[in-house]
Amino acid sequence: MAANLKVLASVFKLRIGVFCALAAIAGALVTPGAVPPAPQIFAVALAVLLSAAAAGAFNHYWERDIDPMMNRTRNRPFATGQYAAGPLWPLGLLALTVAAVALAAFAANAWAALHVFLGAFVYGIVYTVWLKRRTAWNIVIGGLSGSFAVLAGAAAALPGLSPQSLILALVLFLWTPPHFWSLATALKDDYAAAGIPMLPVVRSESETNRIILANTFALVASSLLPAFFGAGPLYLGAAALGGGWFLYKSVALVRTPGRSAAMGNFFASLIQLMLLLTAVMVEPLLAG
Ligand code: HEM
Ligand SMILES: CC(C)=CCC/C(C)=C/CC/C(C)=C/COP(=O)(O)OP(=O)(O)O
Repeated sequence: MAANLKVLASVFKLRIGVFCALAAIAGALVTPGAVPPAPQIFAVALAVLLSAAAAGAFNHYWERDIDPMMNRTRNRPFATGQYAAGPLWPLGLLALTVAAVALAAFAANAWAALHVFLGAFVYGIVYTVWLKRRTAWNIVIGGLSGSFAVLAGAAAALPGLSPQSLILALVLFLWTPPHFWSLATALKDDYAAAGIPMLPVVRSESETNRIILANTFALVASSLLPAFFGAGPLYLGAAALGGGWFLYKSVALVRTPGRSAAMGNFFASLIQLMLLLTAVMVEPLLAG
């Protein structure tokens, strides 16, 4: 029973969904003005989690043909046939997405609901169905899905959004390519075997690593923009620390290419994002 539940949880990619929910909470708290009631923020964060989970599970369902070709994904339940790919899965996941959008609309407003929908649509359809198998730039557009997680929370605080929430959405947009390209670099043989044109499959390793470093620079620069919009010392310290570490690992990837350096950069992306989101969430609480 526990093993079956673990398999089911893995289909919904809940660890990533939790990060997306944290991004939504950060979006609500980075917005200037009155902080929305905690139940409203958590309800929108739950809507983002459910919507991300639906999109993540659809991704498993849609990629049941190529997941068996990659070591990292070949044991997934749709890839092994443990889960039958009947019509109930897409219908059930559509219903889950509708429920998540409705929760955001009820708990906050139509703008928050729209961003919850767009996050799932961009990841589940635009990235997974339309772009992932066609272009090396799939993740550049796909990364917008993370931005919509931020904007969903921000819309609960201010439907018209704010420079601060738009900057954080830009940060998530710029963060996603180096985050994913680092992993794709480490696992490029997998993606080549599955015929997926990830950047490290279609470009040389040195060119890919330079593009990753350039993206990390742009990301770190954007993460410091809140300095011009009233960000406090906690956020700026976290942005400098996390950004500095991410840049250090991206430079190391260019200087000493390889799987280990690529995975080090991937984990640096997670540390940098966690530091940023934590600082955004904690700083307003310290300010009182
Ligand atoms: C379309 C955009 C994105 C793509 C293609 C992508 C890709 C990936 C992949 C392939 C993994 C490895 C997962 C595994 O091996 O099961 C991963 C892990 C992770 N991603 Fe991303 N990511 C994206 C956006 C995001 C966003 C927006 C967040 C957070 C706000 C995020 C947070 C994480 C976390 C926390 C992990 C590690 C947890 C885990 O391995 O399950 N990702 N990402
Ligand atoms: C507002 C809202 C709902 C936002 C959603 C944000 C979101 C779910 C982003 C995608 C994260 C993710 C699971 C990427 C893996 O893609 P992949 O298919 O490359 O990974 P795989 O190879 O492991 O299947």
